[in-house]
Amino acid sequence: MNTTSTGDRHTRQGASGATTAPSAPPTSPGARPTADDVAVTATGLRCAYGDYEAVRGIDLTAYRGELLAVLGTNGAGKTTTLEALEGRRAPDGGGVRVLGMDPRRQRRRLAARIGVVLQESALPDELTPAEFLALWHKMTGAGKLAHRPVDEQLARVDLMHRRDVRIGRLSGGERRRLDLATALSADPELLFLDEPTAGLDPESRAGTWELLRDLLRTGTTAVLTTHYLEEAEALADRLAILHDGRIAVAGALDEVLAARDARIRCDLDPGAPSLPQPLTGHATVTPQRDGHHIEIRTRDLADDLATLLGWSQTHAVALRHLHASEPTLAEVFHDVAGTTREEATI
Ligand SMILES: Nc1ncnc2c1ncn2[C@@H]1O[C@H](COP(=O)(O)OP(=O)(O)OP(=O)(O)O)[C@@H](O)[C@H]1O
Repeated sequence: MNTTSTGDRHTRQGASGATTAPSAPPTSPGARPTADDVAVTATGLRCAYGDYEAVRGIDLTAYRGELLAVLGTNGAGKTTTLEALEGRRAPDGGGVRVLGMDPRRQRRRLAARIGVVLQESALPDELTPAEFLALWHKMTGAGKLAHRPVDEQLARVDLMHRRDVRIGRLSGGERRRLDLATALSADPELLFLDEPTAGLDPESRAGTWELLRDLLRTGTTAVLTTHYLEEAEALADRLAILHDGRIAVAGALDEVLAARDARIRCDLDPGAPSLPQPLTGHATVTPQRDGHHIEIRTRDLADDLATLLGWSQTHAVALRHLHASEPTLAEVFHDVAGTTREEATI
């Protein structure tokens, strides 16, 4: 996993909800990004199905050697965006560049350098994984691409024990892993992964994460969509959360999280003295039948927790159901997804 991304990374949210992915050098703090640092860009990208505009003017950047996670609710426009980046869909507005090329006009040249896992698997039921990969090598390689040996590919995704079983008899998770092996077969420098771990059991998912981390460590770039927020937290350097075809939140993962408050929650018995002063965070007190529910939102979790614990000892106050948590991606996501519900009631 690339942990050296420390440049000028920002999270920007516009009034319209449209945002731009941050400009950031991927490796050298303070250095300005150059064209060579950028693997993928979308600029004002728009895509429509008939009258319905599914992608409504988004800007995205994936830097080389990083994983960009594209998140969002169902129907937010993730797959449509990926299809445009892969060159499988012509934009209806704006533009995309992939490894410095137009992915539609220069699709053949790009094909040798990118690997794609589509959302819908399209593997032939009647072949075995070994037969399919060998056929894939012939179809796509024509002697030009240096494909990895079939067995090595199958071992990489833990499918050697299913090597000679018909694909039609593989489980959904096993097919997904075969999709990934296919995408990786010629060691592409850029991966587009549309929900690559959908349907995988926890162990297989962990194995896939490890494989992706290894690839990122060796300089591969990835653009990934997922509904598993823990997957994005585990793998992403940078993320964009789409909502209704626009980017609602974008930025480096650590900065997106750092922009939010941590929380301390607890219940106090009736008659407890006033909360300690000063807390660095903002406390809300909700009266309840059997006391008060306290929620403190803070940027300094350790400091405020220490203050609260000291206060409870000094005043012999019980902190019932005490819970302290750093900001999570789930909170960021639910804030974005919740916008629709709130707007819908207006
Ligand atoms: N072929 C199509 N014809 C008409 N509308 C479509 C078509 N494909 C997608 N859409 C619509 O475009 C919007 C975006 O779809 P898209 O598949 O890009 O979303 P997504 O974020 O990938 O969703 P999910 O998380 O459910 O996979 C959705 O409202 C969807 O119904």
